[in-house]
Amino acid sequence: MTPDLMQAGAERMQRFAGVLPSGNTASGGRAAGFARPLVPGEVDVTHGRILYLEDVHVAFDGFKAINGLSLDIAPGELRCIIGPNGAGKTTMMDIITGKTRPDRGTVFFGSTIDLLRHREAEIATLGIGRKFQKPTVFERLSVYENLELALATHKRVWPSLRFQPNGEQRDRLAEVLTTIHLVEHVARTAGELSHGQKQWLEIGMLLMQDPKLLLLDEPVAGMTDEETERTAQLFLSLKGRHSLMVVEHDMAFVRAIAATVTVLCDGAVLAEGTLDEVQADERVIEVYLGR
Ligand SMILES: Nc1ncnc2c1ncn2[C@@H]1O[C@H](COP(=O)(O)OP(=O)(O)OP(=O)(O)O)[C@@H](O)[C@H]1O
Repeated sequence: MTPDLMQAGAERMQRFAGVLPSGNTASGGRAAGFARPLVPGEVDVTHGRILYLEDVHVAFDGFKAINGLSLDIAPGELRCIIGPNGAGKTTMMDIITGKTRPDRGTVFFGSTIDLLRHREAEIATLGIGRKFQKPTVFERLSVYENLELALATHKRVWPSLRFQPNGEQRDRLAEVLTTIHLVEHVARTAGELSHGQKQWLEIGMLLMQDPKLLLLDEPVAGMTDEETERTAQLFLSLKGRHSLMVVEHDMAFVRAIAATVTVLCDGAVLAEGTLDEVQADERVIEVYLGR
């Protein structure tokens, strides 16, 4: 990251210093990023940010979908993004993952990786995993085979179905199965799972690729209350080791998981803080929560 970028980010952090909750660091957030030794292949988070967006703009046929968006996420942080329909949440994720090119702005992964210089397929291999709203698991394969396939695809083994995980990879698979609460369902085909279990399996498939940053779009939509609660536990168990950006409309779920909530509106950040803080913000009530 250039000194200019660092300066701009530092200034923005200062601006939010009054509203950022202390939980931001307690969650393994900003403080955890500083002074972390850099291992080859790891993302450089020595400046305390895993993701950094500065003054990003995108227009579709003249319509400004993203309009001066600036945002940063700390290593290990779990950030919730809320906002009305059309606020630009999906477009923001499309920009981070290289699906949409901004007209201008800065998008960095860690301090050194300029995401705008990478194609979508490359970004996936850099350590950014994305989960869309609908689960896209392989229905006819077992839970185990789905996870195995995710690993094989990541390792670019071809043909993937002939891939045999080594001991370390089998351990990782077992660990992920426990994390996503599917140990007892390992031999079932994905098609037999409930909606919530399919969502967990897809998250597990992303975890097999050990992403540094996970982008999750409305992960609890369509889940039962019990599944939603278990998903909250799952996400809380992931933060610290992974950074998570979760777009969600379910406020009870947001309350359960997020230390910091960012409210997007008209393609820019309208407010940022704890859920209580943003819920008390008159502008947020007017455009989103009060309706
Ligand atoms: N490819 C596109 N072409 C034209 N307009 C687009 C395109 N993608 C998004 N938009 C518009 O940009 C705005 C932001 O859309 P986006 O899907 O990012 O919002 P969102 O916050 O994710 O909304 P929702 O909560 O409904 O999913 C919307 O007005 C949308 O119609």
